[in-house]
Amino acid sequence: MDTNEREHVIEVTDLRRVYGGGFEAVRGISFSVRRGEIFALLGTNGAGKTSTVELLEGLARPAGGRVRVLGHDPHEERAAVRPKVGVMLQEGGFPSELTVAETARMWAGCVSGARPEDEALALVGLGKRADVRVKQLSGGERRRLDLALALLGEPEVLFLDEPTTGLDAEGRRDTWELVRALRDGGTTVLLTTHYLEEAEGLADRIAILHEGRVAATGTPAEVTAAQPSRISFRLPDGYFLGDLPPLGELGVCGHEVDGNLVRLRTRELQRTATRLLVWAEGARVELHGLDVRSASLEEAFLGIAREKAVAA
Ligand SMILES: Nc1ncnc2c1ncn2[C@@H]1O[C@H](COP(=O)(O)OP(=O)(O)OP(=O)(O)O)[C@@H](O)[C@H]1O
Repeated sequence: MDTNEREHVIEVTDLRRVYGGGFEAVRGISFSVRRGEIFALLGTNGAGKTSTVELLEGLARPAGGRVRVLGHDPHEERAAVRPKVGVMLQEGGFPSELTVAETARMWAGCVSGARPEDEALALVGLGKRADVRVKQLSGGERRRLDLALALLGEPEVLFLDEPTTGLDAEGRRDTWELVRALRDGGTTVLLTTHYLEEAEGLADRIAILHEGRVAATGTPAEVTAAQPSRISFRLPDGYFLGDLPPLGELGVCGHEVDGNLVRLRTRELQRTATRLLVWAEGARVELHGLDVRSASLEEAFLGIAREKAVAA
């Protein structure tokens, strides 16, 4: 194994997936995930997240490009990869008549070197539900059982497809804490999510997918930094946008006016805010409801979806 493979536990290069009928769901995706990193794939519905993760899990053969997990092709060299990987599919299908403990025991039978079932159940907070039949679990509890099963083999790499969908706020936070603890213990985690706050708070790096391509990637801070910050305020009656210093001088890259409400976009937040406030002070103008904020991941996400829709 060379240095690059040690560093990058998952490597995806120009990956393609085509479904029957010729629909290209994954259109040349590239990214890599380092050991001990949490990497999130974000995207609108149908962006290609699940299609990509399934290729990483070795469940299908790519139509083009290359996937390596721990240095192996997960489809062709399944036997080498599978024991080191934990998978939580978007919809786990368990026999619903079995209890939680029986399900975990059955699953552990398929995993070499499995950790004790009660330990895996305790990790996800299902220790007290061991004797309950799977069909009686809530949707959120089933997701947690899915996660417990993925953890049975003490995997080096964990694939989590929408791990917190259906969980309440507390369950979601508990899952985040568990995923962080696993990462801190050296596990590499690749997850998909619809929740931007999940990606922002949990992931070390993200890739935003759009229509089968990577539209943006980096740390959440890097992805949001590429989006303009926003300043909004109301001008007093009798004042108009033209009374401000020229917008170019303020470093403004876009603006909207709605009555006396002014919204400015800038890539130089400090410069724009400072010049605006200096002007307001000098002109003795009060900027009502002044709101100054950096872009959030949500804005970056919506911005990408909008940009691509316009470009299409
Ligand atoms: N078995 C299939 N046959 C044909 N098309 C499929 C199949 N599975 C998925 N697709 C299509 O591929 C595209 C990507 O789907 P995918 O499930 O990977 O997206 P996703 O980003 O995971 O979406 P979501 O957030 O809704 O789960 C979609 O347009 C979907 O309709």
